[in-house]
Amino acid sequence: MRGNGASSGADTAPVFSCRARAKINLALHVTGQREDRYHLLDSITVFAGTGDRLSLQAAEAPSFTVYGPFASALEGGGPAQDNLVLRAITALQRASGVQLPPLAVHLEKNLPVASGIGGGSADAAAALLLAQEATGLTLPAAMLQSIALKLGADVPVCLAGQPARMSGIGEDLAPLPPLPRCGLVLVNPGVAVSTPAVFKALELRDNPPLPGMPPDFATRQDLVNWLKGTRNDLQAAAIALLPVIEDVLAALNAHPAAEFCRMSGSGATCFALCAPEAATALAEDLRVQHPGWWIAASEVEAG
Ligand SMILES: C[C@@](CO)(OP(=O)(O)O)[C@H](O)COP(=O)(O)OP(=O)(O)OC[C@H]1O[C@@H](n2ccc(N)nc2=O)[C@H](O)[C@@H]1O
Ligand SMILES: Nc1ncnc2c1ncn2[C@@H]1O[C@H](COP(=O)(O)OP(=O)(O)O)[C@@H](O)[C@H]1O
Repeated sequence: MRGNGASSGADTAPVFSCRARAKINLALHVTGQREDRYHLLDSITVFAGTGDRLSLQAAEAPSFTVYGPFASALEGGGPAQDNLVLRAITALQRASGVQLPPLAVHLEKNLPVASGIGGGSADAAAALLLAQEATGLTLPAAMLQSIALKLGADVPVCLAGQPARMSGIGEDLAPLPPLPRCGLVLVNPGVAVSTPAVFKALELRDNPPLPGMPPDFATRQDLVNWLKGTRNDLQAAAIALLPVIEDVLAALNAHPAAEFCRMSGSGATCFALCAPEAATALAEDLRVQHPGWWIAASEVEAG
């Protein structure tokens, strides 16, 4: 994830901007629970070509604006300081001990909120990176990852921004073998899901870890075959809380172009893997059948 310090005018500070991509858990095993009740995970996480966009710029006074299709979903979420973007900038300032200059921050909220694709976590990670770039601060990577984990279990993987095997509660990241090109269609039925509620509804918390992984996935079929031996251990609990998730999975599975379908994270967003050239048509077909659902077509990104 890199910003681009484009100048917005002759006498204004440069604007730093980057995407905050949706995180997809292709597989998510819950393998235990710590004493502080956080769950131990073993997950394959990748990033979509779909995401929010964050921009920031040094300014005379701090400001925070949110626009885009899901901006209103954040309006009832409490004061602006509670937004993960501003919490990330405050955490960076506290941990570094450096007084950062005032920043004008703009968030284009394209991803549904509380939807299992880590939009808030991606925004927080983008804020950490852009605030460093805009202010010239360079914290050691380990320190930045520690700030990230305190913001949320999904923030470290979003900060790393690479396909990863994620374990611990989200802090242990290992690279994956190279992945084949995959089309990726995301579908959300328009209902937010509470992550703590899904974890609380789990029946089993000590499931087996991911099976052994081959040294590479030469084709999409190899990846799909391997994923078929994995699970999302949160899926049944999320469906019990929100049965419409089953309708989303049924709609995706019924499409002839869908090669592998599953829920991401704690839901309710589900995904289909397909041929890259089939993703747009798959998404279009589903939009016709379910005009009220949020549907996005892209590819799994290599990095
Ligand atoms: C489930 C996952 C899988 O990638 O994704 P999402 O559904 O959020 O996208 C993540 O672990 C979510 O990460 P994140 O959304 O950052 O979680 P946090 O804010 O740290 O935690 C929210 C709550 O979820 C529960 N939680 C979260 C992570 C974890 N490993 N164990 C947990 O038990 C705890 O109840 C915690 O209070
Ligand atoms: N910038 C943000 N984008 C999304 N959610 C945010 C943001 N800041 C704070 N939140 C809060 O974080 C919670 C989790 O949001 P999100 O990351 O979208 O969930 P998920 O990881 O399940 O997709 C929501 O309850 C939301 O109110």
